[in-house]
Amino acid sequence: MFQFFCCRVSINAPVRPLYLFPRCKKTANTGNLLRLYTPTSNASSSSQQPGNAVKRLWCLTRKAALRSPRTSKHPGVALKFILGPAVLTVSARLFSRVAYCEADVNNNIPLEAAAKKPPPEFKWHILWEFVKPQLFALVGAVVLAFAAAILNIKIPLMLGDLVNVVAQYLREQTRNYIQEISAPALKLLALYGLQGLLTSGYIILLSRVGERVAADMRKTLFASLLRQDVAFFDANKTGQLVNRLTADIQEFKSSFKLVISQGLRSVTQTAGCFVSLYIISPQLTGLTVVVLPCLVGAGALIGSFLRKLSRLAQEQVAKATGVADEALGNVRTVKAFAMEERELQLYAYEVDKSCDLNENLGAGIAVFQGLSNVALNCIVLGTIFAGGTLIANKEMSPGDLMSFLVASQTVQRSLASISILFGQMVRGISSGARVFEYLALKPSIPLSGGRRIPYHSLTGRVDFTNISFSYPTRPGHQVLKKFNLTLPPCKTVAIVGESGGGKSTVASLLERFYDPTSGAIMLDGVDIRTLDLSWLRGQIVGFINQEPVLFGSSIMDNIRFGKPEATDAEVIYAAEQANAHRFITAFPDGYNTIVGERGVTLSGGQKQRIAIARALIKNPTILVLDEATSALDAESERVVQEALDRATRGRTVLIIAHRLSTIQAADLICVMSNGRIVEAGTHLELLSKGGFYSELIRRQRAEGQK
Ligand SMILES: Nc1ncnc2c1ncn2[C@@H]1O[C@H](COP(=O)(O)OP(=O)(O)OP(=O)(O)O)[C@@H](O)[C@H]1O
Repeated sequence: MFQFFCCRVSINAPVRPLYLFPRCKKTANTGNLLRLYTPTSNASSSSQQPGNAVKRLWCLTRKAALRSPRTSKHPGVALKFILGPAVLTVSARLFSRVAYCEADVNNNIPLEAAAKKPPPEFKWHILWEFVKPQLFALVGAVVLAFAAAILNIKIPLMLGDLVNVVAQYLREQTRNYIQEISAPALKLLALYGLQGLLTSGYIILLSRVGERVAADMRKTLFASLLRQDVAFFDANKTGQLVNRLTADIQEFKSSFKLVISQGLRSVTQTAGCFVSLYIISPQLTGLTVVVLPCLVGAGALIGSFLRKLSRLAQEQVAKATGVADEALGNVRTVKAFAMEERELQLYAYEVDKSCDLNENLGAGIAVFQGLSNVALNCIVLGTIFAGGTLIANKEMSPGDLMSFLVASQTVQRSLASISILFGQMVRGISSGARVFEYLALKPSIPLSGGRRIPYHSLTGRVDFTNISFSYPTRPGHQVLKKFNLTLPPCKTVAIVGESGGGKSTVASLLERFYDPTSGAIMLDGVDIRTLDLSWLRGQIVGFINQEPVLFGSSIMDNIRFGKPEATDAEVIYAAEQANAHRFITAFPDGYNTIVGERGVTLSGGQKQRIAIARALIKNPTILVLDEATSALDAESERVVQEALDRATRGRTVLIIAHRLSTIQAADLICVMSNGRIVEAGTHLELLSKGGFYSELIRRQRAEGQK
């Protein structure tokens, strides 16, 4: 009976990450977890670090659970080993359902927004594009799977022949048993061998097709994501995007493989075996047709109850994970407040709750398993009882009864497979649809194409003319209003002003992270919308911001990120210009020093100087410094400022500054308020005016004296 609800999903079951996330986003413990997985653009990967730590913690917990007597507390792991393959299959089902919950949660979309957004459509033509290159292997897999299914139908009949030979020998005892049995036995053996070969063949082919389709999808999706506008990343959380690349494609791949292999086999076997059953004994088949649906129905009910229980248990596990994630993610704060004990208590409380829920789930699975076994055995018993009566009445041979039993088992397994496959197919289609949604997206700002201004004639003059702008995610809020500004060639223009006034937005528009709603930005009199974007960003505009983001590779690679083809000598020269060479060479590994995730092993000032070197190596005509020194202490600021002074020479420079002391030497200082320039001039001119700028200076001095 139990097998009605089980199939060999474990073979193709998706390999799930061991960490799980809460479905409910409103609990106190999950808030921070979600924050950790919904990083801002400046903090994406560091925020995932604690997540990794928790994954490891969870892995260890699971390993420990397997080793310890408390193994039984986590039925998903432990019962698989204790209760054997049948439970393993149901666990696979239950856990694959739970994993589905995880996929939902990882999306990180506000619940209300997610509810409003219609689910993406599954586009078969996109799938076809991925499957087409694997068509040969796919057709091969389908043919082999079909052949294996046909053999599966034949095997019960041959088993019956074999039993008939045995029964005949027992009755007559006159013939040569070995001689009689060897022909059908060898035939059956050959059939088993052939079936094994066919099964291996189609699994190999199908896994090749599945893996290649998934790899192609991942590469195409990643390329598509990288091509998207910055506005796209404003609107979509990193966790959601990574989830599509990983969990959704994994889910789709598993479903794809499962539906083709198991689906084809199960449908063929069910139909074929029913015909066999009917041919063997119409009476027994009639009985089966009455009993089977009742048992399937009862099993489905209990199964759905257990799945619900499993989901609750997993949500609780996720809550516990959330507590650990939060504590490990903020470990410095925890330690600073000596809150280790409290965090441990919080974690222990959640873990114990999850332990209780999992124990209940384990008990539920155990009862289900027991009932299934009883039901299954009753079916066998009932078949033998009814079949025996038919044999006694000479309406059936013992071999036929054997064939009937084996064929009915095959039908049971196939029906179980089909019921699970249906759910898997629905999940696969929705995962695929989520992946395809992003594949089909076209960026509104193309990365390449357009003209380039010859380097020798490029002066680096920039004009912002009548720029109005609202961020696409907040169309009702106008950040820039008829904004006009000129950056003369080789001059330094600074923008200062109140927080939220739109200063960084000006820099973003110059980088063409967004296009203005109206107005135009001209480079040497050419609208930058007509220029080749990869040329503009890659060679013309250098950008250094407050929190430089480094990659977890070597210093050499980080600087070379600005110009991949740069020689070592160029890298070193850029580092010298950025005041970084001396501290880099003081490290034991010099330029080969690995900076750690996002550069955690470097100080703020060191990171900033590497970022300056990275920007300088491409020798940009225009340099944008967005609060480049505001996060540094006085000493680091001095060293970095020295580097910046050198870096800005001979370039058009736009400085966005908080600390007014750093921009006093600028050729032009513009004060911005409410999306407009309200005052402009040199430091001395503005001071003598006694307007906004002098007020800003006065306020900053007053703050400095506090
Ligand atoms: N990606 C974004 N999506 C939507 N709104 C944004 C985005 N970035 C900034 N804003 C909004 O645009 C306005 C201007 O922001 P901007 O960062 O340009 O100001 P700022 O003058 O640089 O501020 P600060 O000095 O505090 O850095 C603010 O109201 C801000 O909330």
